[in-house]
Amino acid sequence: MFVKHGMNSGFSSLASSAVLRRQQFLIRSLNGYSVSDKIRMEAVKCLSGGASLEANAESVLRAIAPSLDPTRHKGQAGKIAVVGGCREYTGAPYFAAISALKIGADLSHVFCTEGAATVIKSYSPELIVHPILEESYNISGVNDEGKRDISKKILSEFDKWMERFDCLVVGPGLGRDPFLLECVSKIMTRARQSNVPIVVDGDGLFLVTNSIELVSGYRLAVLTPNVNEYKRLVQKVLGCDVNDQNTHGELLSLSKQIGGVTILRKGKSDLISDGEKVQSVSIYGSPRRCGGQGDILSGSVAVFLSWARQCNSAAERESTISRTNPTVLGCIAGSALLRKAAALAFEHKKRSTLTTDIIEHLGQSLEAISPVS
Ligand SMILES: NC(=O)C1=CN([C@@H]2O[C@H](COP(=O)(O)OP(=O)(O)OC[C@H]3O[C@@H](n4cnc5c(N)ncnc54)[C@H](O)[C@@H]3O)[C@@H](O)[C@H]2O)[C@@H](O)CC1
Ligand SMILES: Nc1ncnc2c1ncn2[C@@H]1O[C@H](COP(=O)(O)OP(=O)(O)OP(=O)(O)O)[C@@H](O)[C@H]1O
Ligand SMILES: [Mg+2]
Repeated sequence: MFVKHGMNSGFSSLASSAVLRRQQFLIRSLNGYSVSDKIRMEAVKCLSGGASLEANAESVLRAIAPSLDPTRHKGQAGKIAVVGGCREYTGAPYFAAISALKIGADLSHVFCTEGAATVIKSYSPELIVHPILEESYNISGVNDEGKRDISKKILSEFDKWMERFDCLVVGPGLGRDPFLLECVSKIMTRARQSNVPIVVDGDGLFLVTNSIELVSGYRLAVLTPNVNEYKRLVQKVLGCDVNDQNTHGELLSLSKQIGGVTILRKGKSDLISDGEKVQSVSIYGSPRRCGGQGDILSGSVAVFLSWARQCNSAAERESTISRTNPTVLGCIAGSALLRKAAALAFEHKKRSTLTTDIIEHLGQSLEAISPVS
C-alpha cells in the first residue's frame, strides 16, 4: 500500500513538473499573458486572417499539441486509420501511417488488400494491418451476388473498428480498381454517418472527384490535392480549367461549392481553405520532389486535426474560442511540420533525400516547434 502510494505521488510530481516545464517554455516564448489565453489568441488570430494570408503555423502547432501527461492513457493522443495499399502501392499507406505514429498518435491502422498487408507489416511491427480489401482481379470468377457478399463482409470487418478511430485517411496507395473503390465509398459513407473526420488523398481524390457527394457538405472532410488532383477537381466541380491568376478566389469557390469541405492545395506554398478564407503555409521546405511527401502530409493532418478537435472542445467549454475549424488547424500544422522536416532532411541528404529521410526528421522538427519540456 505504502509503495503504491509512493509511486502515485512520484507520478503526480513527475506529471506536474513536466507540465510546469512546458508552461514555462510557453511563457518564455509568448511574453507574458496567461499561457492558455495567449496560445488560443494566437490560434484565433491564425483563423481570423488579418492582413496576411500566411498562417502563424508554428503557433497553431503549439496550441494544439497535447502535453505528455502521465495520467493520459493509450489512445488519447490519437487513433488513426489509413485506407490504402493495393497490388501496386505499399509505400504510400506505410508513409502516412508511420508518420502519424512518429508525430505522436498512439495507434495507427492500415486497411488494405491481402497482398499489400504482408508487405506493409514487414516494413514495421508498429502498424496494425487489416488485409480486408479486394481488387477485381482477385475475384474475377465471382458473380454479382458473390461480389455483394464480399462487399458486405468488408464493410462489417471495417465496422468493428470504425468507432474507435479519431480520423481516417482515405487514398494513399489505394489504386483505382472499380470494385475496391465501390467498397471504399461505403466505408466513407459509414465514417461520415459516425462523424469520423476523413482526410482524402491520392486515389481517394480520384474516387471523390467522380463521386463528390461522398464528401459534399461534410465539414469534417479534408481534401489534400496535388497539382494533378487539384486540376481534376476544379474541372469536375467548377467546370473550368485552373486559373493561376485567381488562385485564392478559385480555392474559396471550390471549397464553397463542395459545401465547406476543407481543401489543402499542395504546391510551392500550401493553400488551405474551408470556404471562409484562405490561409497559406510557405515555410521553406525542400527542393527535392521525391514521391511520398504528400503521404506524410495526409498522415500528419489526420493527427493534428484530431488534436485540434480535442483542443476545441476544451476551449468551447471555456467559451474562449467561438469559431475555430479544427480541420483548417490540422492542415496548417501538418503542412508546417512536413516542410520543416523536409528542410532538415535535405540539409543532411541533399540530392539523395528520400521520403524515409523526411520521416526520420519529423520528431526533431516537432520538438523544435513544440518541445516536450
Ligand atoms: N511509394 C508509393 O507507394 C507511392 C505511391 N503513391 C500513390 O500513387 C498513386 C497515384 O498518385 P500520383 O501522385 O502519382 O497521381 P497523379 O495523378 O498526381 O500523378 C500522375 C502523374 O503526374 C505527374 N505529376 C506529378 N506531379 C506533377 C506536377 N507537379 N506537374 C506535372 N506533372 C506531375 C507524375 O509524373 C505522375 O506520374 C496514389 O495512390 C498515391 O498515393 C504516391 O503517393 C507516391 C509514393
Ligand atoms: N514546388 C514546391 N515547392 C516547395 N514545396 C512543395 C512544392 N510542391 C510540393 N511541395 C511540398 O511537398 C508536399 C507534398 O506535395 P506533392 O505535390 O509532392 O504531393 P503529392 O504529389 O501528393 O505527393 P505523393 O508523392 O506523396 O503522392 C506539399 O505539402 C508541399 O509542402
Ligand atoms: Mg499524393
